[in-house]
Amino acid sequence: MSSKEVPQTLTIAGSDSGGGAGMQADIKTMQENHVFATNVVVGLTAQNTLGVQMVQPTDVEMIDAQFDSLFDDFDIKAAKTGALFDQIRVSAVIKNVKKHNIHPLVVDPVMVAKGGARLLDDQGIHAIINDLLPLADIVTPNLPEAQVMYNKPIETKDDVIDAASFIQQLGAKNVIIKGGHQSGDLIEDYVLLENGDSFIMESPKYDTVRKHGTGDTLSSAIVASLAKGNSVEDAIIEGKTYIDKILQSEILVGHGHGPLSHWGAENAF
Ligand SMILES: Nc1ncnc2c1ncn2[C@@H]1O[C@H](COP(=O)(O)OP(=O)(O)OP(=O)(O)O)[C@@H](O)[C@H]1O
Ligand SMILES: Cc1ncc(CO)c(N)n1
Repeated sequence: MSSKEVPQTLTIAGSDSGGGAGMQADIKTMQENHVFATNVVVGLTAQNTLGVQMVQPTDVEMIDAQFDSLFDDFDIKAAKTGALFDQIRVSAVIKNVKKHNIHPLVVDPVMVAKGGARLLDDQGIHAIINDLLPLADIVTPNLPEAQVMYNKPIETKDDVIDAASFIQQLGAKNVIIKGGHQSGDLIEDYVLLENGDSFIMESPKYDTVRKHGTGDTLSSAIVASLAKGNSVEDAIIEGKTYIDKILQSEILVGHGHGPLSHWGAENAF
């Protein structure tokens, strides 16, 4: 028998009963990237590829208990947040991030599901901007989320650059503004690093509705890479390489915004 230590990671997020987004996407991504995934369930969603039918946030006592259980036992090397639902849950998560000194922390500021359902209320948005971003090693807003944080429209490439630097000044060390909502044939994710360096990760825009959970998947692949000891820059590039690869092999599941094939092109079928 052989035994092996593996890096342990944590997703602090909402559950997607449909299995394509939220912590299910996170855990699948972490598994496929060869790290061990643990989770704090911040809320439940009754959800499928067509939309979100019901949301139920977790009691704070239960959120606290999950954090305590994990940090009494596991050696968490990197963590992420996903859907946090409201200000009460955001505050509970912040309290635990501080208590357990959780870092590196990737904050995916999930606000709205692909079908349009809100996964974070207005006070929750303020709590993330004011209190969670200063604890974030990396924040990964999509374009609509970046606009909410920037509080201005983002229309040009210069707007993206200005928004990233504004969001960095809110406290997040490194910023990725994801380009999945861009029009045109190309997608550009803009990265601003802590040292002021910036770069664009470009890919073709795949014409598909089967991309439920792309944001969760990108941030979790970054967490997996960080947990293995890679630098922030390398982890971001590795995360983008993973999402780009799996977007190229579709699986036919559900009747709406279908999930990704997390096991990746070369292993599928
Ligand atoms: N159609 C597409 N073609 C190529 N890459 C894409 C496409 N859509 C998203 N991506 C990539 O997926 C990652 C996530 O971007 P996106 O802007 O979709 O995040 P998101 O809106 O937070 O996703 P979700 O809400 O589904 O979790 C980025 O790296 C982005 O470039
Ligand atoms: C629970 C949950 N988290 C995140 C997203 C965004 O992908 C979603 N649709 N559902």
